[in-house]
Amino acid sequence: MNISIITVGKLKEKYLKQGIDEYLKRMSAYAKVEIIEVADEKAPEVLSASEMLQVKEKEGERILAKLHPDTYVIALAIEGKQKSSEELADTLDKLATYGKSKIAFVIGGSLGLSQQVLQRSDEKLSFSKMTFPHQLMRLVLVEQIYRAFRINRGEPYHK
Ligand SMILES: C[S@@+](CC[C@H](N)C(=O)[O-])C[C@H]1O[C@@H](n2cnc3c(N)ncnc32)[C@H](O)[C@@H]1O
Repeated sequence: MNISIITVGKLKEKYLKQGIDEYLKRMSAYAKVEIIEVADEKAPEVLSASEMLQVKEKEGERILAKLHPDTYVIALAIEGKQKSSEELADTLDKLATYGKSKIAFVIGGSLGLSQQVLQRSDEKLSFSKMTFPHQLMRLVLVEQIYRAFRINRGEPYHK
């Protein structure tokens, strides 16, 4: 299984990078997991609604360019469906069973994901109604993917 995590902007915080690298290292035993960073759109602090739309669309085009037509896309979105860790594990297990070998998780930039990216996604996954910073979201996501692998292998981790 090839899992890519597509994110917007460079990861700046060292403490997040260390945590993410640790989970990527642990996951290398289970699957190929890579993080793909697309450039964020430079924009001033205050933007009009149409400028915000433009930023999301430009970042969205860069995300879409990284997706192969046969990739199963899971977009992280606050308004998406919430799942337990066991349900996420089951999703990954079923995708593997049905021969879906390319899976992409997509995390939006500070303004979120464009409609085009949300429409391209096969499912929208919510981690709660709360808004997380996109860089922190990466760490939370890699831990949950790692947890899913452990659950699917029946290994002692999911407490
Ligand atoms: C700072 S948030 C964007 C906030 C933006 N107002 C929105 O509604 O999408 C950046 C990205 O992190 C991810 N994210 C943040 N909180 C999330 C949550 N509770 N569930 C799923 N994804 C989340 C989403 O991919 C989002 O596009």
